[in-house]
Amino acid sequence: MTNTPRDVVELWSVTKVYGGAGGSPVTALDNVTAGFPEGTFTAVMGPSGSGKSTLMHCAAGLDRPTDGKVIVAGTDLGGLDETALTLLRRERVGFVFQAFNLVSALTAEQNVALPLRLAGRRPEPARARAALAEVGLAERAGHRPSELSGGQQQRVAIARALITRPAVLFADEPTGALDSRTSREVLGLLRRLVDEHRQTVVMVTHDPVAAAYADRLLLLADGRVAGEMSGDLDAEAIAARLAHLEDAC
Ligand SMILES: Nc1ncnc2c1ncn2[C@@H]1O[C@H](COP(=O)(O)OP(=O)(O)OP(=O)(O)O)[C@@H](O)[C@H]1O
Repeated sequence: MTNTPRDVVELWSVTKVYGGAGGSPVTALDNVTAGFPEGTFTAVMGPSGSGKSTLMHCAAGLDRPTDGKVIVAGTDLGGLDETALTLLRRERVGFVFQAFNLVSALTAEQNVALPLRLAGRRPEPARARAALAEVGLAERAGHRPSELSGGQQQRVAIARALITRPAVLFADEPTGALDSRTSREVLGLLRRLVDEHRQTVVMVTHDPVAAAYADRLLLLADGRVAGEMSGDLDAEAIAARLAHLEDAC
């Protein structure tokens, strides 16, 4: 019998409708059911406006669906009030964005330790330094963001996202602001976190080369799941599939 990994994030018939009262409503997600298995790397792609960011925001508890159910690490987000949802996001979910969102006045080590301080925990410099070492930046702990390259800043942001040992790491265009060599470094790091630490990663991207680092590709179109690819993902095949979807839109 094969041992199928459990889904760390589950979306059950998730629909998200924006607006309504004033303007005409927009259905950003339309009855989406998807699971993100533990220790896997999923890329989410689709034409502009297909619902990628909305899916990520609903899956991460940053936004609430209009209908359907989101379960993160076994907890149904629909049953949580705002305080409990904030706590779950802080403890169980990590975020990495295109604009690294580091605090410019703080050193790399202080940026990495920030989620622990925000959670009211005692600062643990050794833990922050270990997280920086994990992303290959042990030597840069005392540097401020302006003294680091874009790729290094993104690696600090990844270390910061992982300091709480989240069940899932969401990355929204993490290489959008990086050149191709630095992008490869950051993507290689995400890949290694999945392979060596069984980290679950969900990444929204427009770049087929970035998506090829994932184990699985979830394709969206018009707010619906339009297909999946898995196995040995190839950037050219991904680009072709995406072009086909865009033509159909
Ligand atoms: N706050 C909002 N209010 C109204 N409509 C919204 C809001 N956020 C998103 N939408 C609409 O929902 C749809 C899906 O948007 P979303 O940002 O999820 O798509 P996306 O695939 O991430 O797009 P892109 O690749 O351009 O970033 C779009 O039609 C968008 O205009």
